[in-house]
Amino acid sequence: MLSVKQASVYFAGRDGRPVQALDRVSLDIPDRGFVVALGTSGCGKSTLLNAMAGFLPLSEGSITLNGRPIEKPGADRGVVFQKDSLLPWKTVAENVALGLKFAGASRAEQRDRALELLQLVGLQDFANAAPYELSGGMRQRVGLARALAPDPDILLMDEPFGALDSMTREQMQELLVSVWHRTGKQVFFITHSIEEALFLGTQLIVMSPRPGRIVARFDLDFVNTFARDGDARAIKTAPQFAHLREEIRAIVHNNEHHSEHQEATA
Ligand SMILES: Nc1ncnc2c1ncn2[C@@H]1O[C@H](COP(=O)(O)OP(=O)(O)OP(=O)(O)O)[C@@H](O)[C@H]1O
Repeated sequence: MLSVKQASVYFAGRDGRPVQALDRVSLDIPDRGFVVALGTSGCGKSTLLNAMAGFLPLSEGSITLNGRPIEKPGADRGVVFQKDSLLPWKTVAENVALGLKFAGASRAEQRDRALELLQLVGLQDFANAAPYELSGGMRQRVGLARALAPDPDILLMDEPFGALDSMTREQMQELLVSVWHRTGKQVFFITHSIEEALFLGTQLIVMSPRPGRIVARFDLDFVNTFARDGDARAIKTAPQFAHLREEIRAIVHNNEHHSEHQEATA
């Protein structure tokens, strides 16, 4: 379980005044939980993820993973960004094994684990390929395999499918659900897409900016239905899905206007 308690983050703004990127955010990600964060630009989603990853310190509050405070990056958290950071001079398998190499695994261990994970993400035939030979979706699969290599407790994913075309994006969502279901990892996932958020999350949080806060929370079950039945179309076209999509769209837009108004009158 990852637990965020009353987390606040301030940055120094350009005019010297502090910018509050996160305002007393509290959130629990239970074991096997898939929590999706949604919200307009600047509402603190990436700040929250970076604090969970241990890349930046909180100004106030705490984050613990299985009871241990998060103070720096660690192998118990795997991170995937929108822009993959594959090393172009290494093969796909070597890229997947990078974290294991740093952790001191033998060459044979690195290779075996990389092949096992490439199988999990459907890239078993590309172990010896170079990153430039892969499509955008395939590169994100390599990034996912690499994040899973040290067997982390949680995956932290910052808009991982944001740059993909819609067809590839849907395939990647389905792949991620199957990986989540098979590995039982906790996931924290950021997106701008309401449909993606609804489809993937067991819990959805909606954030609003200036300062970054959680303004709504939903418990969801579409992802479990998909993991069981495998019919994404049926889920996304169901009336219940459309109804929630509109409800959440209204919340996101209301908060967008609210913060624009605040800025205009600040
Ligand atoms: N290093 C920094 N220095 C100063 N301000 C920052 C810094 N990082 C983020 N901010 C500010 O904190 C706020 C939250 O930013 P953050 O990137 O977390 O939002 P976001 O919801 O992830 O946005 P996006 O969807 O555009 O990625 C913004 O107002 C941003 O300008």
